[in-house]
Amino acid sequence: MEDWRVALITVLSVLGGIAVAGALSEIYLRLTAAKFDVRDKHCYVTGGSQGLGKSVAQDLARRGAHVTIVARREAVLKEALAEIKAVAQSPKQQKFEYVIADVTDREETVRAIGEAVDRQGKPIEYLFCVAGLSNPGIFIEQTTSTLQQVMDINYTGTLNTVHEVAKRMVDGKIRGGHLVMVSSTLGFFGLIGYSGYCASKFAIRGLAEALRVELQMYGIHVHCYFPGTIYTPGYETENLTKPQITKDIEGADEGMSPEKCSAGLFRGLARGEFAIATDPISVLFRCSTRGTMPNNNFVLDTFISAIGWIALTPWRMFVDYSVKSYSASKKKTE
Ligand SMILES: NC(=O)C1=CN([C@@H]2O[C@H](COP(=O)(O)OP(=O)(O)OC[C@H]3O[C@@H](n4cnc5c(N)ncnc54)[C@H](OP(=O)(O)O)[C@@H]3O)[C@@H](O)[C@H]2O)C=CC1
Ligand SMILES: CCCCCCCCCCCCCCCC(=O)[C@@H](N)CO
Repeated sequence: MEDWRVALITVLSVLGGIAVAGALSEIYLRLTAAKFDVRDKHCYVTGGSQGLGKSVAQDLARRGAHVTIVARREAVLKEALAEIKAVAQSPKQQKFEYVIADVTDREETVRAIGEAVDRQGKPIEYLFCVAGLSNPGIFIEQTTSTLQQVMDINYTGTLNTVHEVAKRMVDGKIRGGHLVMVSSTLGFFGLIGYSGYCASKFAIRGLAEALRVELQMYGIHVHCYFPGTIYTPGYETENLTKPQITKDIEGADEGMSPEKCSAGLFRGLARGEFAIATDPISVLFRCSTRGTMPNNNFVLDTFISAIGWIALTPWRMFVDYSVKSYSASKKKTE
């Protein structure tokens, strides 16, 4: 046979093999995906009064779930609950409640969960820990209490809620429950201006990874969402203290509406994904930092991680260079 033919057949066989492996990986994920059907189930959403949490609560309402939202400000909760009810699949059958709690307070969190279960008359089977905030700034210019606050709300708030709900699921012998935690693209890598926030979102990833493994004992499914920029009230607030260099670097991320993020999150949950990312940058970092997290598609994720392997080093060098010149230019103007 002529050489070019041998080469062509070899290349085609390799590509064909990769495509088959990719398809098999996809079939494996579909076959092993845990059932995700919220219809007639009690779903509990922290931070459900605005931003991403409200969009998640609305998507749950559209799917026929009984929804409880949790936050601190009652007026905002009330208004959101009306908007959530308005999109319900069958408004007469579905129940909608709100409970007031500061998730950083363990007792309040436990009380709120008890209240929600009593009012709904149903145990929680689907939990979404969305409550969180970001208060960016330059590390040494921030106080340790500011840096601790973001850890308290994002990490400890998630911990308190997940702990109580997981215990109740096990005690109530509820199998097939789902726990969804919200990290961030910044749960994958560290960025200037986000020291406290990155720590809190890495912590959530760690908790989610460990619980994914451990709670299999009880048939409880764990997921972690890693969104990029979302246009929400929280985003407006964080921009008030965000250093300019942070804004410049994250400008590469286009940002998404909370509705789009929620739709993507539900797609990932239905596919049975553990680590869910809904924008290209977060997918790149998810694949590049996957460690022992389950793959969403082994072949595709490996291919994307190869792109990260090549592209992230020059990008990081560019960021490091910008940070060094930023401090230099700051000194000049002092
Ligand atoms: N916006 C973004 O760009 C990104 C956001 N994320 C994450 O997504 C999640 C949602 O963000 P987003 O929608 O922007 O946030 P918002 O600030 O718009 O909304 C936050 C929600 O959480 C509630 N909440 C805040 N603190 C507490 C608390 N201590 N106890 C109870 N409820 C609380 C708020 O209500 P109330 O104040 O009344 O308590 C509100 O309902 C967060 O975990 C955030 O870190 C991740 C990546 C990007
Ligand atoms: C070739 C490689 C290219 C890589 C480009 C990377 C660009 C960096 C984008 C950073 C996005 C940060 C989103 C933060 C969202 C968030 O959690 C905060 N808004 C807090 O709420």
